[in-house]
Amino acid sequence: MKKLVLTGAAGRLGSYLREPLSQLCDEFVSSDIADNVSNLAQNETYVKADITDLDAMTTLLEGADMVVHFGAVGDEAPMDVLWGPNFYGAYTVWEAAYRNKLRRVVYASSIHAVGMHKKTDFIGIDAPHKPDTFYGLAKCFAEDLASLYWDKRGLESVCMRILSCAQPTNSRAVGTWLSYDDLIHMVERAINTPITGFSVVYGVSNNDRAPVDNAKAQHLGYRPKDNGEQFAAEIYSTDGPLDPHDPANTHHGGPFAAVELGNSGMAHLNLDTDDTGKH
Ligand SMILES: NC(=O)C1=CN([C@@H]2O[C@H](COP(=O)(O)OP(=O)(O)OC[C@H]3O[C@@H](n4cnc5c(N)ncnc54)[C@H](O)[C@@H]3O)[C@@H](O)[C@H]2O)C=CC1
Ligand SMILES: O=C(O)[C@H]1OC(=O)[C@H](O)[C@@H](O)[C@@H]1O
Repeated sequence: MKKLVLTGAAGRLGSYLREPLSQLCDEFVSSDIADNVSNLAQNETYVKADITDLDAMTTLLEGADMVVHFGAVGDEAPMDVLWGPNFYGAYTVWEAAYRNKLRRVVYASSIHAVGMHKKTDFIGIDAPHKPDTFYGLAKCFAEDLASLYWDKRGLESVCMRILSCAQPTNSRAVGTWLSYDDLIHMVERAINTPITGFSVVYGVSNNDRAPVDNAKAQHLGYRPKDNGEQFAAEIYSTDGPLDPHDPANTHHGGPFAAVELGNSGMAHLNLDTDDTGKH
């Protein structure tokens, strides 16, 4: 591939993706609203751009083959905070991709698009949207945008419904963990699968307790290797008995299923213990 663009490049997951993605293309463009990122690869350039600016996105995607879209607010927040980056910012990326005749958008969707399904339901990629937050609603919006641009405009998308891409520190994450290696593998499959049309896949490692089913995403060849079971004994010995009536324990969205709309869903998640400072 000649040119690949990554949004959200200064973020936690973007920082893990930059180097491996730079190896998949001749020209790699990282972009974020941050002033800069460190340690550029030899074929990488950085462009500061706001995903809420359609003109800026149209310029950013000029000459690109694909865009990997990770830029967003990554947590529940009031609608006026999410409206620009997570809703309109999804539109600008798909519209700019269409205007520049890109082949495909690879998108960081989330389990929170379906977070109000009960964990006793082993949901597949065809489970109906059931968002748990405004944040999850924005992921539903972007997935529907992806479907619309494929049906009406022939622009392919892979929507990766990531579960929890961070070192597991709680009982839920034993099942929802997506390791960084499996994240990189999934994005590589989303890029290199010859034909995807509009595809959805759950971003989860090969966990014994994975609560979702990727059977209908076989065409992507996503074969995760890591297993969150390695963390189970330690986490369950310290995490105590779980309240079976708390939606945070009974729904796929975990703590996001329990928060008031507009409040942070991550307040309950101790996410940063494995932060290796890749920001
Ligand atoms: N970390 C996880 O476990 C999961 C992440 N995701 C999604 O993956 C993506 C990346 O997540 P993280 O790296 O964890 O989040 P993050 O917050 O570390 O990174 C998001 C990046 O988007 C950028 N951004 C925000 N508003 C922007 C704007 N207006 N213009 C340009 N850039 C803007 C931020 O500056 C930040 O660098 C997000 O879309 C998130 O919703 C989905 C499910 C789980
Ligand atoms: O549910 C989860 O674990 C994750 O879901 C997300 O979509 C958030 O962006 C991430 O920060 C959470 O950790």
